[in-house]
Amino acid sequence: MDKVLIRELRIETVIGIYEWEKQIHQSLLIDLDMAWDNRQAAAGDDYQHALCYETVSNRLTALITEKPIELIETVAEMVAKCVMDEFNVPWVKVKVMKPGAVPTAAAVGVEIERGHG
Ligand SMILES: Nc1nc2c(c(=O)[nH]1)N=C([C@H](O)[C@@H](O)CO)CN2
Repeated sequence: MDKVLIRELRIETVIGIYEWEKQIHQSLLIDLDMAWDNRQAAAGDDYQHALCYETVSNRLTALITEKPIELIETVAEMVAKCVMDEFNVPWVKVKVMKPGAVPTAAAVGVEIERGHG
């Protein structure tokens, strides 16, 4: 299966369950694996047939910064739904990491897969 990838998309937003977290911006790092048949784009060297990782990144940043969110699980579901509904991606794997949330952990996060490959 072909994929288009985004790694460590950094989004600064209001995220968290605690009152103090609702007063600040924190970083999320998002990894995306998006199923996409890349052959047509490659055959014609044609952007029109490519899934544009820049457009997806910009859209997700706008979506996730629209309003405060409590859980990173919610972020992951919003990202998966947006990519599938708005960009016609049939399968997506989304990893959302919240660096620094647990000082004694190297990283904490969630990962989901939605759709069919
Ligand atoms: N499974 C989750 N556990 C926790 C989350 C979360 O989004 N998903 N969030 C928090 C707090 O916001 C935390 O990040 C503050 O440091 C705790 N557990």
